[in-house]
Amino acid sequence: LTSSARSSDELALVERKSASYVDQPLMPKQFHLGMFEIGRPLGKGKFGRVYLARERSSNFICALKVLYKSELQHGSGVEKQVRREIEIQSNLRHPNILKLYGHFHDSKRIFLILEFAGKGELYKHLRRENRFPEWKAAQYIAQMASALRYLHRKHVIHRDIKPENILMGIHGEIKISDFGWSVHAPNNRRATLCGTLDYLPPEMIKSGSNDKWYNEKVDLWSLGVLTYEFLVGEAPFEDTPIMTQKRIARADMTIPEWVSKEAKDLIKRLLVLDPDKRLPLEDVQTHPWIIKHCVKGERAANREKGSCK
Ligand SMILES: CCc1cccc(CC)c1NC(=O)n1cc2c(c1)/C(=N\C(=O)c1ccc(N3CCN(C)CC3)cc1)N=N2
Repeated sequence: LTSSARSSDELALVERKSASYVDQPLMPKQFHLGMFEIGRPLGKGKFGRVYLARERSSNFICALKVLYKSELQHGSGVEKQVRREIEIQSNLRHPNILKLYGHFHDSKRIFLILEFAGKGELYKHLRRENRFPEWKAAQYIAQMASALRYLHRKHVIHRDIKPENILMGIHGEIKISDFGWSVHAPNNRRATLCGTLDYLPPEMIKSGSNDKWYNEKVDLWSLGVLTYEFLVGEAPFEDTPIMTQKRIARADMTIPEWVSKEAKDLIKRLLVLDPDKRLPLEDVQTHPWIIKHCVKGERAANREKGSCK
């Protein structure tokens, strides 16, 4: 891992081997850094860095995310927020949600033991391919809808769906991977507008009663923006910050004519100003555009085993 640059298929082998412990990975409740052999850096974000790692006793491959307490602005609530989001993420188990197996900390750092997503960041794949073919976009949106249905059933609203927060597993399945989640109960987290505005729904752009911010329908809007960006290669309201806000508030977007009519229909049913009129997730999963690309004809019978789950 450290010296030998394992090839990804060798890693996949190790992962599959270690997957045999998949139901009780990393059992001990108390973790510490010495339990892990640290591999190559996988990426870094605003607050942290993530490394490939292997838990020594089980050979379990994982990703170790390191957050520096000093960077979490002591006591400003960000550290508490990370703690609360760890609480949420630890209790989630879904094939399209990145697992958090555990966490520990030392005097300076917080360590998160995360599932290893072998194919990295989805947005890099999107930028490299410019845009996804309709069959691939439909499979990703079906997986997102399945993950969001699971989250909403647990009263977790993501509120930060965007390509930068999605990773890809070794089998090409996508995994929502971000701690920006909040429970449905209103929390005092201000929408940090430092990120992109592109994915914000109109109810979060407009001032006025922000109780609508805690309605899970905000994720439906973002799913519509994600669908558009997968197919077109850029976000529907991409513009200067001022113009983006104006266009979001009016749902002012144009869908290129080369996008199929079924895909256009789904985008239009999600990018609706009135949150209550957005297409519910169960109807996204059975939408003609999803069905067309996700269910293999001869296996229509066992529909749920389609490649979109
Ligand atoms: C600290 C980094 C960070 C900040 C903010 C948000 C996020 C979630 C997206 C993260 N990442 C995070 O938490 N991550 C949790 C993770 C994770 C990131 C990860 N894998 C990778 O980052 C990765 C990157 C490139 C890669 N290769 C690229 C080249 N290819 C030829 C072969 C494959 C393969 C895997 N697995 N669990």
